[in-house]
This record gives sequence, C-alpha cells and structure tokens, in this order.
Amino acid sequence: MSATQLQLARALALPSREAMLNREHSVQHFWYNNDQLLTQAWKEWEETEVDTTTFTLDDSLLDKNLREAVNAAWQNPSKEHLVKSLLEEVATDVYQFQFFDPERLAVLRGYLEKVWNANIPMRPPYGIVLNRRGAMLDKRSEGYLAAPSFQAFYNQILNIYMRPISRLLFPEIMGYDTQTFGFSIYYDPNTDASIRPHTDASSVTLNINLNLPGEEFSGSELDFYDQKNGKVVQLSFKPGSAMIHKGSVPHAAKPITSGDRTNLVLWLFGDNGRIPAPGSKRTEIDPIARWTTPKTTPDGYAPF
Ligand SMILES: O=C(O)CCC(=O)C(=O)O
Ligand SMILES: [Fe+2]
Repeated sequence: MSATQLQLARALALPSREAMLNREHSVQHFWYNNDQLLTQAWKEWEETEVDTTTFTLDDSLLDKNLREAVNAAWQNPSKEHLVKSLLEEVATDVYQFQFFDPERLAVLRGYLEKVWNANIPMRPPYGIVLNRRGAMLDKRSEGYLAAPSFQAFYNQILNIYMRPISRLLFPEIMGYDTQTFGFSIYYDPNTDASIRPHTDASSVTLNINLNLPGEEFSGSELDFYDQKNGKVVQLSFKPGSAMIHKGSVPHAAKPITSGDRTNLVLWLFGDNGRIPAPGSKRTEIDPIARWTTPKTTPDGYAPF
C-alpha cells in the first residue's frame, strides 16, 4: 500500500532552527518543494483526524456586538457608524476593540492545539525574529496552515471584517488592501519573549489576542510610538481583544515575564506589496464602495 500525503508529510525532516535563522537557501527550497504535499496533508488531516462538528470555525466565535454591527453594515453601508462606535482610538492611527467572544475562543484554541499536535511540518514566521510556535497562515506562504476549515475562517475574518473596518478607519488604504497575509505568534519568557521596535510592511495590521479567560500573563505590552505627539502609548491585550493600526506606526512588544500570549497577526497590502505613500491624504470614500470585496486575484508576493 502506498503512503498517504499525510504520512509522507509527517516523515519529512524539518530544517534546523539554525538553518531557518540563517535563512539558508535549503530552507526556502524545503517549503517551496513541499508546498503541495503539505497542502494535501492538511486537507487529509482535517478529513481524518478532526471532528469539524466540534470545531466549527465561524463568526459565532466573534464578539456579538461586532458581528451584528458588521453584518448590519454589509446589509446597509449607511449603518457603518455602528461599527465605528465599537472602535476606540488609543493613539494616532491605532484602535482597540473586542474581536472574539472570550467564552467562545476555546473552540479556536482547541482547534489550534490539534494543529500544533498534528506533527505536520509548520513554517514559523520570520518577520523580525523566528517565532517557534507560530505558523504562516496565508496561501501565499509556502508551508502555510492549509487546513480547509481554518482557511475559510481566516479569509472570512480578512474579507468580511478586517478590510471594511480598515477602510473605515484609514480610507487612504483603499486599493492598497487587495492582498492578504497572516501569521500566528506565541510568546513565553523562555523562548520568544519580545519584538524590538519596527514598522510592518502592511497598509494595515490587525493583531488579535487568543488567550482564554484565566490564561494570564505579565509584561508583553505593545508600545506604539505616536508620530504626531512623540508619546509612547503602552497597551495590553485582554482575551479576544484586538488592536488595529496602520502598518507605518512604529511599535514593539515588551518582554513577557510570566505566562504566555498567543496572537493572530493579519495584514492587508496592495498588489506586489504596495502600501500608501507616507503622509497620504485621508480622503473620504463612499460607504457603498467601502463595503465590497476586491475582485483581484491573490498574487504570490510575500513580505517574509
Ligand atoms: O507582539 C505582538 O503582538 C505584535 C507582533 C508584531 O508587531 C509583529 O509580529 O510584527
Ligand atoms: Fe509588527
């Protein structure tokens, strides 16, 4: 009997962490050459090892107020103020809001726990540092988490929630929001603890916390450097809470000193990685144009 794609994927020898940190060519080749195999393996894994009736990933996991306001705006864009009223501006071009229902987050975390334990090679994000327990989430990234129910959920979050919210807050990103990118990150004091100050190569970044109620941590605040007044605003995540910001706002994650923190980080940018020019004018756009999904096809460009 021939081996299944899932068995073959599980038998692959993952490149060493050192090779990944050194960005060796062999590492790129590994993910590129095995992209198809890994995609098939995730499909097979979900079909054979996940009871998708107990892990239904859909917008019932989201905060009810957010879900209702966003659905109302899709029905009738003149109701988009209902969405805006849920978003709190905490620094220039930085907003905070409740994304997931903390009580429902266990469904997603249970699913991700199975993902980590699936024993299928996963490509860790290497944006600024190599994050050990993270995963690449977008189809453009070889070695991404290709499990179909996760992919449907990921695309729903980006297309139904993130893009119109981004356009509502930052209208100048319209057109620089056709392409998607995403990864998960995990911090604990002993492995990956912090990220130094940087900007993202995105038009907009949505950063959502996945900690469950009671999964406490200390430290791990995000510092945002307000360009307008020179002040640093320090923010902390609560279970299921999110921050959305222009990619151009400098930020850093302070060291985590106890507990752990799991987040989803989602990016929008234009075709071939284009982002708005610095200081581009915030022109108003028609709400009807805002609540749409671009017809462009995904390009293959990946920032890392
Ligand atoms: O620690 C975080 O939640 C933010 C991470 C971040 O800024 C990044 O991955 O670019
Ligand atoms: Fe960042």
